[in-house]
Amino acid sequence: MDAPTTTSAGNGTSGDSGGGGGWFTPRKAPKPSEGGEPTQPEGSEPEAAESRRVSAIRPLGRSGAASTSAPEARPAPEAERERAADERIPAARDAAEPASAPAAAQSAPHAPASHPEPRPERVPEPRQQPPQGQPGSPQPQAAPQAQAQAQAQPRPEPRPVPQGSPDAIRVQRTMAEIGPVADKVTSYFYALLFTRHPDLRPLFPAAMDTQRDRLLKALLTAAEHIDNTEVLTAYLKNLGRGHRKYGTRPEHYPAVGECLIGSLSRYGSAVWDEETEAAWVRTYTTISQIMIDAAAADELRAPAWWFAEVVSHDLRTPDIAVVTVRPDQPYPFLAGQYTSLETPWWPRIWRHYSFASAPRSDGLLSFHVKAVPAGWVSNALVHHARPGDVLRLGAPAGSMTVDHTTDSGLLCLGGGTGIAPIKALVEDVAEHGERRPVEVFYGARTDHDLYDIDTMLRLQQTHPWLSVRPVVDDHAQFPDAVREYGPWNEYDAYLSGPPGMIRSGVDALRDIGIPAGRIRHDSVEELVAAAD
Ligand SMILES: NC(=O)C1=CN([C@@H]2O[C@H](COP(=O)(O)OP(=O)(O)OC[C@H]3O[C@@H](n4cnc5c(N)ncnc54)[C@H](O)[C@@H]3O)[C@@H](O)[C@H]2O)C=CC1
Repeated sequence: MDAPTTTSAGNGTSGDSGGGGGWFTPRKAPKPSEGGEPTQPEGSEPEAAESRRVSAIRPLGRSGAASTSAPEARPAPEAERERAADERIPAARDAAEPASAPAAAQSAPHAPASHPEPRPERVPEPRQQPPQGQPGSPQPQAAPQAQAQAQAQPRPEPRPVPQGSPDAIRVQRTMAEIGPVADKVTSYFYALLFTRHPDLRPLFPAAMDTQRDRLLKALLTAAEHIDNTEVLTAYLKNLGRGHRKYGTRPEHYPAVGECLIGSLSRYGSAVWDEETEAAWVRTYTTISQIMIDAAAADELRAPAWWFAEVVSHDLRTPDIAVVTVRPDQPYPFLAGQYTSLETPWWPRIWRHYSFASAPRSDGLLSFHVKAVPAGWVSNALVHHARPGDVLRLGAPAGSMTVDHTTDSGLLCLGGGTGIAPIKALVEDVAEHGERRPVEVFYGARTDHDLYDIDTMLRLQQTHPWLSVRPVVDDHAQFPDAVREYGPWNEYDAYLSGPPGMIRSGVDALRDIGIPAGRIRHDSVEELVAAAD
């Protein structure tokens, strides 16, 4: 994910969202003779390459002055001519490569795990619903007739009224306008980018399906937080650092920005005017500057990526492996963080995996990987990786880490392979010699899915402050198990697992009185993006 690990209040806004380019300082359009126009992007329609040009934007620099400069006057509107370009949207060529994906996860039955003690909790039958208005409260049921009418006459969702600075309002207005055609905007954006800047194509994966979504999500997130300098800066710094592993360089940002503006102006034409363009120019000049500066600072202290050799591969179930690697140089990280990982079988496709241990003296790193159907990276890691294979790792990220300045207890919910970072947190507390209570709820759909219960129970035996409760539940009510225990008012909460579990876990924890600021988890959006 480039999951901003975040507190629940934080909206999930950090992380590297993976667009191979970045944001922008548009520059003048390349001439055809420079290879900027005519080349057709792979699989896209050649006619779609035209888009309107963008106002001049401050050149990239390190001073940051660009971020507040107003754009120069726009050149005469070529837009009309360019808008007349073919209306067809280039096909998203890369969206369809499933044939080359590894086989879906194996489904052979496996031997039952042998960890009879203690008996897992069984989640009770659905309990009384929380009061209305509480997080997680069900909405009142409409009468069947009214429901039928509502279905028969769907009404468009009312658009939220944009709020904030004038630039933020214009940016949000554009986002609202392009929201319904986001997929077209993204396809068009990449067609422009690869047509005008074919040299950038090798920075992106062969298959662009996930990549396309990620870039747009990064855009939405940045736009959403444009007035929230603190959150936006943290997010963009992480994004900028994360882009180093793709080979992104400062000179790529103008190209991306130019094509982004071209796409937005085309699909947001109903709200697009000079002021809107100027607002986008200012906004993304700021954005690109933060990313470029963060990448430059990171370059002074860390490599863009690490090579890491697989040293062991332990198949715990037919579809879950514990993969341990040795990085080629020291890899500093904190327990609870995650990394991006690329396999040799799917170049430039990166996925996030949480570290399954606190930093070890031998420098080895472990990951728990579950092969999911059609999951390229996960299947490669579970079914193909063997000792001796060399992976690449990006920088560590995430803030789901233990605050050692307090002695609050830790309430940890780990669902499925989400137990991996929870185990790392437990080890971290143990290594700090603390005696703070740590209560782990380990959720799985069946007993057999509790693939790491033996390790967790061993830790429990060693550490009297640790309690581990396996919870077997196939009804997506695993987080409800915490309601049976407590009180939790002296605890910080950590959630790790499937996105749905995190969402309902946050609701359950808020419902029992844990403030949002004390609930930590990786970004749900990023977890969704990283799911294969
Ligand atoms: N840092 C993190 O947050 C990490 C997240 N993960 C994610 O965890 C997931 C693990 O997948 P699996 O092992 O297949 O888990 P799973 O689907 O088998 O579910 C694990 C547990 O969560 C519960 N659960 C699932 N969906 C739920 C929902 N909507 N509401 C409430 N409870 C729900 C299940 O009942 C089960 O007890 C993956 O999506 C992976 O990306 C993995 C490692 C770290």
